[in-house]
Amino acid sequence: MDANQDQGAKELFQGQAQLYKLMFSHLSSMSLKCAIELARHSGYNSQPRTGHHSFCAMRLLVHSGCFKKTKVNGQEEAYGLTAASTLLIKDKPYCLSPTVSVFVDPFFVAPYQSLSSWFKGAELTLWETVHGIKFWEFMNQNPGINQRFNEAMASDTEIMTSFVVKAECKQIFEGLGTLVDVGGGNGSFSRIISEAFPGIKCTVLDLPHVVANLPEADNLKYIAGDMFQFIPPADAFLFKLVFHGLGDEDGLKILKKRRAAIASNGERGKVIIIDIVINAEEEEHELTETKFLFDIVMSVNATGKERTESEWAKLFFDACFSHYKITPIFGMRFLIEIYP
Ligand SMILES: C[S@@+](CC[C@H](N)C(=O)[O-])C[C@H]1O[C@@H](n2cnc3c(N)ncnc32)[C@H](O)[C@@H]1O
Ligand SMILES: O=c1cc(-c2ccc(O)cc2)oc2c(O)c(O)ccc12
Repeated sequence: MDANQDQGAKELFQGQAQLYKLMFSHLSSMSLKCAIELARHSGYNSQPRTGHHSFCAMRLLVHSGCFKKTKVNGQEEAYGLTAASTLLIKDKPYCLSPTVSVFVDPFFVAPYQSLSSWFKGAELTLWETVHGIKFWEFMNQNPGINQRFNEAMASDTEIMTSFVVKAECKQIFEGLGTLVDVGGGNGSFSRIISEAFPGIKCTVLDLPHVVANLPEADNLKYIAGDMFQFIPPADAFLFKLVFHGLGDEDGLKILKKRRAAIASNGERGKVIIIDIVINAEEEEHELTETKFLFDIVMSVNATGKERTESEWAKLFFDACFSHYKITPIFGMRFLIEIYP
């Protein structure tokens, strides 16, 4: 073989391996699902290598950095925790097992078999095409899945909330008299805000099947309703992981109404958004990839999308807000304040 042929063969086989890796990538999430299910019986730590089946799933997860190999009593091989797998442990402060188990469930994964129908001019979301009803109506009709989804959102909240009430984010909430947490789920975020800032009266607005029968507190109330129909007045309106589920048209509709509501409240108010901002030029490759995956989830399940800063800014200025401030929280999430 001459040098050119050699290079050609190398590229051919590299291309094949890359393609096979993509083709089998779902096995990474299925191995994660397997690890969570096994851990329900025996825990993760010091799990011995028994049998080839669990060994090959765990070897893949070790290879991708989710677990690490370790020794028990200096002898037996076992699996140790990394930053990622520590988040799967139930008795640790933050646990994302409920989140993982919802999003790898067959009902959640099914629509991705039909991604190509996107390009054939389909009008419905893929979720609706496959399940026959819109995402939030599906949640309404499936109480078990609805509860798991809401708990998944709540565990996602817990992981970032302690940072939000700390130093650099504290001033964002300090001094507010009233706050409406729009699409606030089961209120996990507002509960923490209401405890950290007892002077703020928090109201969580969400769909009836989400907020029914939740325990209230002195400064924490729930309202069942549709954010497109009515949002009660307040000093500040919080939207955490709501806008990424909305297309620009719906997002603009909501923001324009908030702009008008703030103006009639004496120009004191603001909108607070906690959401993803794509920053592909400056952030780590893997972080951008995670955001691109979220972007697909939002367009398949709803009519939403993940946005770059300039896409967010266009939305704010189109809704006649005059300026905004972005504070990175950690990882994927940003806190955005928008002012009239
Ligand atoms: C991704 S979840 C985010 C929940 C919560 N903000 C959090 O970060 O954990 C989006 C929420 O918006 C709510 N939602 C969707 N459409 C809504 C509507 N039209 N009116 C009120 N809430 C809505 C959903 O029920 C869900 O709780
Ligand atoms: O299907 C989803 C999932 C999310 C979601 C998942 C995990 C997170 O850490 C945050 C958000 O959010 C959604 C959403 O906001 C929406 O409007 C529709 C569907 C989903």
